[in-house]
Amino acid sequence: QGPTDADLMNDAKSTGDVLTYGMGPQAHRFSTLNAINSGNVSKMVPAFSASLGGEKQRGQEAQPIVYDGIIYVTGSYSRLFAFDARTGEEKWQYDARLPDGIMPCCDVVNRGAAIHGDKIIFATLDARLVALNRLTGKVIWNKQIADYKEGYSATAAPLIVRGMVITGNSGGEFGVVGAVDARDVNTGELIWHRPVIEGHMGTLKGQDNGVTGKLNATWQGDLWKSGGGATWLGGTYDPDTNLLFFGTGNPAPWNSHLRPGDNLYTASTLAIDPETGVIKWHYQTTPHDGWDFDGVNEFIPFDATINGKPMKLGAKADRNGYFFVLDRTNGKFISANKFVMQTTWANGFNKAGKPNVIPEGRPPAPGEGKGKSVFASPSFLGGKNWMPMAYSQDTGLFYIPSNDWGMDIWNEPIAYKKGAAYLGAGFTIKSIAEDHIGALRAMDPKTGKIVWEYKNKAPLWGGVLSTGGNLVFTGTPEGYLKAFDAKTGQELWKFQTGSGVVGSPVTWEQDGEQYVAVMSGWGGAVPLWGGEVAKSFKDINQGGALWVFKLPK
Ligand SMILES: O=C(O)c1cc(C(=O)O)c2c(n1)C(=O)C(=O)c1cc(C(=O)O)[nH]c1-2
Ligand SMILES: [Ca+2]
Repeated sequence: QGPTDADLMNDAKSTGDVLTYGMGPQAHRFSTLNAINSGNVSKMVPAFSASLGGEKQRGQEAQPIVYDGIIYVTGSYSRLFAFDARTGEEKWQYDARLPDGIMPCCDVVNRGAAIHGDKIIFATLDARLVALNRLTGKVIWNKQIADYKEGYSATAAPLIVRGMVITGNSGGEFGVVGAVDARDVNTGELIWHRPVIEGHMGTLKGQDNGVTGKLNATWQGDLWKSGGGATWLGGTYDPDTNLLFFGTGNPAPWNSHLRPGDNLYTASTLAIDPETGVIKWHYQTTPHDGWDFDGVNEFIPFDATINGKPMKLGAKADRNGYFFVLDRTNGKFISANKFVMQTTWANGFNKAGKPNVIPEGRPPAPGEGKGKSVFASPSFLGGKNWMPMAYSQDTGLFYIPSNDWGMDIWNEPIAYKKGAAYLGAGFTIKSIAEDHIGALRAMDPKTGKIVWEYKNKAPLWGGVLSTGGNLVFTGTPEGYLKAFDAKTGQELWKFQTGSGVVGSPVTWEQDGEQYVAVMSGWGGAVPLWGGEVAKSFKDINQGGALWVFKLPK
């Protein structure tokens, strides 16, 4: 009858399938499989490739779901494909008919589906959630998350916890209000609605949001009403503490002089009670964000002994260039360490978890100061953007797909208008290193030190997978899926897929053999917003294909 709630919670341990975005609710992206390993990966070859067809191909950011001999992938234009996991033959395809006038900020993308019982569920760019029969592709239910005409969209893979489909929303560049929603997986009916901007009450189960004092205390006037904080990357779930962790995006507008204050809960990680939607704790990684550092990056639960004390922790490699470790039971700050070459906005974090802000690093108000623009690093595209890192239970390291780059950024006047871009800022992305933008970095969460790094000419824009075979996989815009030694970073294997790889690789076991799969198809925010920097590396062809690999028999 299909995967149960318990199967989803057990996904990290069940090697015969991939049931969740993140390969487990904690999103470690780690598989214990070791048939393919650092000793033999150099022999890995394609098993098959499957085309998404069609003329409309943009960023293929999806992570495949694998269940009962079928691989499910979403395509950039809100499409869902079911391929035979042994041959690549297409079983069915679903095309959401998107209305004219959708407003995704950063290319047409979709990061993947969720599976439960007889259903496969994904979000569409017009901010809807569609549940299909996983065997036939027929629609079971179709619900609106929010109104696309107001600037809302949806790009993240849903998360399923205890019979609830939990989603975020996109639209931070249009002054929407970020929110987390829980729906009944069987009917799509809303269970709770948790807006993540102070001032909005939402519909929670039983109680208010637990905020003390004035509801919109960190906002002035009516600004909270269009405050942004989109939860556009979805979330993770920790069965251990029974908490959902959702990152929240940039405050709106980007021009921070128009919205004095900390602007809670933007650019933060929130711990949410899955039963009620109540926010249990929050930690803001970029107070009063003025760079679109956003803060949606995934928060990954892990356990480690710190100063002789075993602790339940969580880690987040933030777009602002810092790698955070928090106590995941209460959100208490443990450490923040730089994982990129340069951060111009802050010089580390103090013991209380507040950034040592560099005042000159903030883009000035229009017409203020000496020059109108400042150089800022990381660029708004981030020390790390949406692409998920992996955590290896074997090495104890996090593998961060990061980028070293900066931007000239300036502010402009802007007024909120429903359904229109709401930035009040302009930018030019700049290189800061001769030899690379991308860098895959192995971070030791106990020391905050980078153990190894692999540098890539073009920005890295795909997810990471780590395995019990001492391997780390990630893709490159230049078209390669690559495998590295998890301990040393030595490159051991690569395969040219024909277009840029910005998807997240997965691995599973089938008929006694280990398989690795990844989507190929260049797109996402870099070709759209990267300007001259995007032109500085080789021209990359569009694509749209699933690639599946294994060892030769
Ligand atoms: O604030 C938002 O709502 C929002 C949404 C998205 C998205 O849904 O893809 C991106 C961003 N912001 C963003 O700032 C960004 O750099 C970005 C890159 C990408 C991508 O898929 O390449 N999406 C988004
Ligand atoms: Ca954003």
